[in-house]
Amino acid sequence: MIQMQQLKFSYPQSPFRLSIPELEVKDAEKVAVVGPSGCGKTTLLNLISGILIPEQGTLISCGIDLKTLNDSQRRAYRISKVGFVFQEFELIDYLNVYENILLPYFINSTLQLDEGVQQRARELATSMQIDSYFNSRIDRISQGERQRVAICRALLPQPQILLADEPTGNLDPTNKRLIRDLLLEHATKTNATLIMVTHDDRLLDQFERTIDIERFHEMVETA
Ligand SMILES: Nc1ncnc2c1ncn2[C@@H]1O[C@H](COP(=O)(O)OP(=O)(O)OP(=O)(O)O)[C@@H](O)[C@H]1O
Repeated sequence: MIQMQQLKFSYPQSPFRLSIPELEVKDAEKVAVVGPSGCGKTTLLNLISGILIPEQGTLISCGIDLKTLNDSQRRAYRISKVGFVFQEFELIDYLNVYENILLPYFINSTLQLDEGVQQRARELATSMQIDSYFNSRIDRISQGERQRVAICRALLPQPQILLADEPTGNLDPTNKRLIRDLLLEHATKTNATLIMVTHDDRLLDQFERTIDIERFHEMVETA
C-alpha cells in the first residue's frame, strides 16, 4: 500500500508545487497516471521511489514511512522494493542485453547475483521475446526491444512496486500496447503494484484506475 497525506513538494527556485491532500494506491493495484506536461507525473514517481523527499506530509510505502529513513535506508528501500522503468530507458550502449538486464546486480552490493537470478533473467527475456538478442549490444536493437530490456531489468529483483515513466513514449501504437500489456501481465503475475505514467489515452482501458495529477499541481509566483 502507498499512502500519501498532506504531502507537499517543490523544487528550489521553481514555481512548481505538488500538493496532495490524500492519495492511496493499494497493494497489487494497477494504475495509470495522467496529466499535462509539467504537472508533476515524474515528480510523483520520484517521491514514491524515495529519489525525492517531500517537504511536508506523510508518504508511507510498503509499510515504511519514507520520512524516517536516512540516505542509505532510502537507497535500500529503493533497491529492495521498487522497480523503475525510465522514459529514456537508461541502458548502457556498450553492454549487451544480458548485461543490461543484470546491471542492478553489478552496481548494488546488496543484490546477490546467483544462478537463480541468472535463470530468472533468461526467463524474463524469453517472456519479453528478446532472448534471441541476449548477446547483442544495446545500440544494435530496436527502440521497442530496448524498452523490453529496461522492463526486464526493473522486474528482475521482483519489486513490490513497479514504476514506469511514459515507457511507451517513443513507440508505434502496436509496440505501445505490447509494452503496456507486458507490464500489466508481469505485475499481475508477481502481485506487484504497477504505476504507469502515460500521455496516451488509448492505453488507459486495461488499468484499474487512472489518477489525474493535474488537480494536485499548482504554480506559485517566485521572486
Ligand atoms: N530538478 C528540477 N528542478 C527544478 N524544477 C524541476 C526539476 N524537475 C522538474 N522540474 C519542474 O517541475 C515540474 C514538474 O515536472 P515533472 O517532470 O514532474 O512533470 P511531468 O508531468 O512528468 O512532465 P512531462 O509530462 O513533460 O514529462 C515542471 O514544471 C518541471 O519544469
